[in-house]
Amino acid sequence: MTSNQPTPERIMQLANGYWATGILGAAASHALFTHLDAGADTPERLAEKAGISQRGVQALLDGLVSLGLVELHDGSYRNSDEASLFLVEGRPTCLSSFAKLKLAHMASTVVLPEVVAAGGPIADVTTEVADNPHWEELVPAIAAQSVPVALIAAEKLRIAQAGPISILDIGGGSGIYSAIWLEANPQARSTQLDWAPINAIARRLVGERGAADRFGTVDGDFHTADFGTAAHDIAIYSHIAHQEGEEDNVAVFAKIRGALKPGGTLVICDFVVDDDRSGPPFPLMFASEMLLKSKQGGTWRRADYRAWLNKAGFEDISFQPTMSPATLVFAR
Ligand SMILES: C[S@@+](CC[C@H](N)C(=O)[O-])C[C@H]1O[C@@H](n2cnc3c(N)ncnc32)[C@H](O)[C@@H]1O
Repeated sequence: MTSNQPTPERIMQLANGYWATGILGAAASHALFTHLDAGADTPERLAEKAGISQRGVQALLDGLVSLGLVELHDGSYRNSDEASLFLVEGRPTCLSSFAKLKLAHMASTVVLPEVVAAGGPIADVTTEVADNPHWEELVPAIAAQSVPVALIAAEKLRIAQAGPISILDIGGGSGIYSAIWLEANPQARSTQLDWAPINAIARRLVGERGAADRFGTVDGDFHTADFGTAAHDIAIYSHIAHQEGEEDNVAVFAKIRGALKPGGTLVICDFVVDDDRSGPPFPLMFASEMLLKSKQGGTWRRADYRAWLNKAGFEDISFQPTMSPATLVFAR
């Protein structure tokens, strides 16, 4: 074979992609990244700290070296910079809970051939179901993903310098945006609209960050709830647009436009696809996740957001890629 002939390596890796989900999820389940960070640097020490078998630890370490999450130097293991920032427990950006959740969800993918044939979910549980227990697992696990993105948005909107502003968080989940923005601006107040059990989680988590007295919640369905009139300076709609179709997104954007004061800003955070659907890679893959879980959802293009926001009354629309797979959309 000549050097530029295709090899089976990549397809073998893709077909076995579940190995990566398993290795990462199992390592997170046994806090290996946290023990590595604390100095346990051999299979013996890690097995002792995690209380698991040495054979199991060695298999995980081999896999993690292959995945580039752990480095091996002279018989001593350590986290890569990426693992150190994003997989050590206790760090605000830690994605270990998310890795464990994705391992638990892995079996749901086996029905993808049937879901693709049907053009939507075949299981009972979808994102449209009210008070779905899925959210109670998901929202704390995805909160860390939003930390760097919420900080970028805070910087862009100069939230720290904005004085006594009012924030509206639609489908706020863990309340992570409110927590970070209220921390940045001690005069700001925030209201989250979400299902009752999720709002209870958010009140606890925002309270742990010391902003409980400036954080209010409204229990309900954002499709039917009244958002108020000209009451808020900033609204956030993070990781929601992908579960909704065009009609519902436009309807929610229009209600948000009405709830914002003149000149107020809607911030959307989502996995946005290029207009010609050629990238970016993560949002392209995420479309299958929405096919599995939502009746109308998908990964929407910049052109979709522009058109839908215009229809809802927003005129000034800009996009800001972040260091995460999510893009921020600002609309005024
Ligand atoms: C993917 S999570 C995003 C949470 C948060 N915005 C974030 O970015 O971390 C979706 C959130 O929307 C809420 N949600 C979904 N459908 C809803 C509806 N129809 N009415 C109210 N909340 C809803 C869920 O409970 C969940 O908290």
